Amino acid sequence: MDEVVKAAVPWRQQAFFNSSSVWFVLVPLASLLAAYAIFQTYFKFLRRSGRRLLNVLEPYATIDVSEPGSDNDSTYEEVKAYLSEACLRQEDARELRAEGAKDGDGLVISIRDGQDIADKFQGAPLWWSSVVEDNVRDGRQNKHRFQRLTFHLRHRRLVVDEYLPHVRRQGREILFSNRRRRLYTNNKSLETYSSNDYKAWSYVELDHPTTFDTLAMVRAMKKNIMDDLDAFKSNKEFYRRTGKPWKRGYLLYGPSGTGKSTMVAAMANYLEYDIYDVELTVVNTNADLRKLLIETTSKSIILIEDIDCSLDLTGDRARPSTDDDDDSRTRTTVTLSGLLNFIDGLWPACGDGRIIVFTTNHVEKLDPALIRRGRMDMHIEMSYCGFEAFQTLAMNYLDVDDHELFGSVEEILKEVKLTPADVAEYLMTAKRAGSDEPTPCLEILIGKLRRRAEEESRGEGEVRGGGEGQG
Ligand SMILES: Nc1ncnc2c1ncn2[C@@H]1O[C@H](COP(=O)(O)OP(=O)(O)OP(=O)(O)O)[C@@H](O)[C@H]1O
Repeated sequence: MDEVVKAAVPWRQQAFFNSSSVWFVLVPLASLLAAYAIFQTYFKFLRRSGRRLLNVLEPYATIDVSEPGSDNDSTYEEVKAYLSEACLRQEDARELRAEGAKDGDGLVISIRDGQDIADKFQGAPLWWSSVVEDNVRDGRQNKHRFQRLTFHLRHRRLVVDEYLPHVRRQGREILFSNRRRRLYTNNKSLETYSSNDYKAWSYVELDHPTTFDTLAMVRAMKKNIMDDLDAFKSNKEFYRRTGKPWKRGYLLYGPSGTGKSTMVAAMANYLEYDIYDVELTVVNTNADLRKLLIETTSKSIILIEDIDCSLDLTGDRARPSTDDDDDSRTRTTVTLSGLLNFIDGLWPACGDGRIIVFTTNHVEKLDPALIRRGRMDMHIEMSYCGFEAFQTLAMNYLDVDDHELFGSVEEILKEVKLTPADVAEYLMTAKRAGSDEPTPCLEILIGKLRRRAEEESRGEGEVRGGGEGQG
């Protein structure tokens, strides 16, 4: 090191540079790093040119999945969803397992040149790239976007028969789970039903916040229902093996305001299913009912509320419904037998994963055939508000799971018949009249509950109902 440099360096560092042993370490280290960098570049070059060479030796093919034009083809969106999920997952894991891949095969995702993704399916390497080309159409210039899949020609059958359907299936599932749940209702018009552009269902986005956490009911019962739904959801293979349609029926019964509709929303949110709310009174024939069912999508809940009010359940079940009945439109209402066919008949033709829910306030009025096991697999009684249900409501409305006043509430709830809707309303009004603090709210609530208990003992409770709580 020359004198000028030495002068600029403090005396401690001069000693450091003067020590010859440091140079013995630094020089080989720098050489090693340089060698590593050269090796890396060389290796990348070899890999790239090796792949090009392979492509020359072994022909490859491409499939372009274009952005849809006027037609309603969803393939492009499905592929994009599949690829974006693949990129996202690549953040966490280099190697992912594809559902359709055989044992030992991984779905290896890596992003090349910014937009490209390499995939692997049953041992076959595949490459996706996102392409945008300028296009002149009808004298106008526009962009043509597509996803190009490149693969070795020998994998053509595998790609067409298995890989692409796999990509679409996965993409569809991703799109489905990303979108918000829908609440469908059946449209009225009978005359236009047969016209080609008639839509049997219209929907709104289901924005119901209820989950099983916020649903007020006995905890053991809630767990039972959740376990049943879990078993249903994960047992697709079992249903297929045993030749049973993948469906399950739930009958929810109990007085008004006990949470039957709330339970259906919790189920839909839990399973991530859409709800098809069938208004039976506007369905004119059994044939129309069948058409409605056929137009529902897989993984959905088909809900018929207040089933006792929707149908003449004393109807002639003994007389089997025939196609003549259906097609001639001589009948103006759906029959019980039509409804039984609806539940049993067409499932295999309608895709997978259906839950059918009936709700009623008068279970005793229902024809036993309608609710026998096999049709309605689980009968769930939604009942008056007990202490466990109250605890959930207190958590929902007051954000407390325990309080010294809970004992008093528990005692009164043993005496009065209040629905969760009543108690929820009382809590709301107590909150409005009191403050956000739980103690004054609970004191107000206890006052209201006591008054209600006194009314009930005088025989007035049924008349006044839960609306009293609003005052
Ligand atoms: N078990 C419950 N858990 C939480 N909230 C409930 C429950 N039951 C009722 N509620 C509250 O009361 C309202 C009315 O309940 P819901 O409509 O679900 O009762 P229902 O049994 O379906 O009544 P109906 O038989 O009249 O249709 C809900 O919007 C909800 O706020």
